[in-house]
Amino acid sequence: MFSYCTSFLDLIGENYITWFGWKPTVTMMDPDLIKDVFVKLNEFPKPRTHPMARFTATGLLTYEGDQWAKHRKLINPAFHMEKLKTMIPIFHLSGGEMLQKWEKLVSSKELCEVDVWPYLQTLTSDVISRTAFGSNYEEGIQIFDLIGKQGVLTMEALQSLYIPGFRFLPTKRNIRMNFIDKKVKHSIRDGLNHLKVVNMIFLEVLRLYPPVVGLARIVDKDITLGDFSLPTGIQIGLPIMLMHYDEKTWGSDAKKFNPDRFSEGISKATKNQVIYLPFGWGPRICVGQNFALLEAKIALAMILKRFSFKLSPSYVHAPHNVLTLQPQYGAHLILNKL
Ligand code: HEM
Repeated sequence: MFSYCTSFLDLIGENYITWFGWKPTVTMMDPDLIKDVFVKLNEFPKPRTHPMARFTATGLLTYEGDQWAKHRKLINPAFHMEKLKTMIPIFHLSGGEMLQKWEKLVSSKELCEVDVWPYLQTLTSDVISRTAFGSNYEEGIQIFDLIGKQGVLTMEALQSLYIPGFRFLPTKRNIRMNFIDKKVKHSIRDGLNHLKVVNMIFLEVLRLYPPVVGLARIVDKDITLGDFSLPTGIQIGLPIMLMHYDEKTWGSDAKKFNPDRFSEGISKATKNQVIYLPFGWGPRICVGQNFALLEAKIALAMILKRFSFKLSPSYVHAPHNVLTLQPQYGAHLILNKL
């Protein structure tokens, strides 16, 4: 059932046993078993590798058992889409600061080569620190200002005599409230829900270059998964990246960049199997996935408004895994200010 291996790549498509971090590890790629692994096993090996791990020495990522369940319950509401939409001004502010720096670099010339990788990393940490700790909260955040004004008008309306249907009359206050409501909704919706193709592109990028290339679980009590009887202490490896390149699932163009495969959503592209895992799956699925995708959409929309760009000839395609998957020699673009 298991094949003992020395070569990783020979074993694509099989469940196999190997050694990882000096622990016996069963690596699984069978979608039915993987579902079971995610549901039945919650304990991670340490240390954790995650794009956000540098911000959280301890926290949800590192908790287990009851402590994890308690914190996950507490944190979930903070990541609901409605809540995330209120963070858009912060994403916007941080994106604007990044673009100002790019504009300074490009100002003297028409075309300019920039390694955007460090800027994108700073953007991520900036957004996290602003959303998590509220620094610079007051600066130029027009939407918060509008929401504040709307709050005052709402309070005024609540304090006045209630007359059924009054809110539909074109009074000065009602007109103002409707105007603000439309403006806030319009800004928040910033066309982001309609960026279907951009979404398909992000999904495809995360398939080919998942920042977390593999996940693992520890068997904390003897367990049977499918035909496997696994003893306590063994580690289960889930090679996300290999699964994302598996031709059995993705077809003969598995190695090609083809966002169209996601044109009808993830379930259609995966035929409802648990094989697309950039954000994990099951109870410990990434709590920040909507946050990350929204931030990326806003950043890209802002960049495209101010710059056109193409890949620089000096870019070397060398994705490498240093805890997370990264471009080894940076991401060099030729920027052109619009
Ligand atoms: C492209 C960006 C991101 C990727 C690819 C990613 C990927 C993942 C993956 C694969 C897991 C599951 C780990 C496992 O099952 O072992 C995870 C969990 C987690 N992610 Fe993300 N993540 C991203 C962004 C974020 C952001 C922006 C945040 C927070 C703002 C975040 C917070 C978390 C937390 C707290 C967990 C642990 C959830 C739990 O244990 O219940 N992630 N992430």
